Amino acid sequence: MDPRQRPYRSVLYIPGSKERALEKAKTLPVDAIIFDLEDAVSVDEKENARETLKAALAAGGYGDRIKIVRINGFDTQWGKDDAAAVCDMDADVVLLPKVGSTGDLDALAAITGDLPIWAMMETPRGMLNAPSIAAHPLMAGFVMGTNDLAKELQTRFRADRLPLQASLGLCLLAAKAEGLIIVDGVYNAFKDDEGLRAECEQGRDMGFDGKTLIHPAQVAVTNDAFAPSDAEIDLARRQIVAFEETEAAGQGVAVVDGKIVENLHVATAREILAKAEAISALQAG
Ligand SMILES: CC(C)(COP(=O)(O)OP(=O)(O)OC[C@H]1O[C@@H](n2cnc3c(N)ncnc32)[C@H](O)[C@@H]1OP(=O)(O)O)[C@@H](O)C(=O)NCCC(=O)NCCSC(=O)C[C@H](O)C(=O)O
Ligand SMILES: [Mg+2]
Repeated sequence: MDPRQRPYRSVLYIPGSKERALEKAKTLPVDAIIFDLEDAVSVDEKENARETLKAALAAGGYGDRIKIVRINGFDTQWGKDDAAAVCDMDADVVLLPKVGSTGDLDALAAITGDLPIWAMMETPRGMLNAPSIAAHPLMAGFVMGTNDLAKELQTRFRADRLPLQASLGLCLLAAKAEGLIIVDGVYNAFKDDEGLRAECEQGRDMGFDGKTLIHPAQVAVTNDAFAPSDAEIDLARRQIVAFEETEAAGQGVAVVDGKIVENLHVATAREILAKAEAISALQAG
């Protein structure tokens, strides 16, 4: 499947040190996994986590899920060894935390070669440099690091995430301009389904492809929120039919449910149907 077309509704972090969670992930209906060597792994476990993760990926069993390895930053003692280790792992993507500029990406690529890179977007400098980071030749995806971002910006938690809107918007603009995947930050209260759903819906409406997760209990709500609903699929089909009929009659504008449908709306309708089909294919596969 074309990496741009496949779903990224649910992207689950798993601490690279936790064998039980590494095993559990093989049974979870997530679209992608971030195998974490950074913040989810304690200082004492850093070296072991690298080996545990390498063995888990070599053993396989993750199916169609995209395998993303988050390394430690190059300003830590583990970063360079992590990057070298990823080259020997069965990973689809390497994820660099706290990316501030394209120089960070060049330093990583000097070790990981052609492996696609995703960037954690979670620092003020990263926000200001989002367009050039997005345009890096190996850049394939943005992950919002909303915890680090809130810390750096000294914002307070608000359910509407108003203090983060400028940053989220900047990264969305940069990612969309370059055709990247972009997934939203985590929702820390992993037992609060209602709050998670509200934040997923906000992220989906803003244009995120999906959301990063910290616990299996968050998967179902997220997959549902980022998939086209039955009503959206039905409307998309009716818009396409109506527009084709209008076009055949020599007109450029159809009307469905009292709203105009032009060729740009039809393009969106086709994207909705393609996304629904890609989700079905993933679930069947
Ligand atoms: C939050 C947790 C510490 C809770 O762990 P635990 O107490 O073990 O939860 P449960 O007992 O409810 O677990 C039930 C079963 O599910 C498995 N499990 C738990 N979490 C995961 C997971 N993330 N992936 C896969 N499987 C998981 C348990 O092993 C149990 O399995 P079983 O016993 O076989 O039934 C824990 O969930 C956790 O550590 N989560 C990940 C935290 C994390 O990754 N943090 C770093 C990423 S967030 C971040 O850094 C964002 C960004 O950088 C930013 O700045 O915002
Ligand atoms: Mg972070």
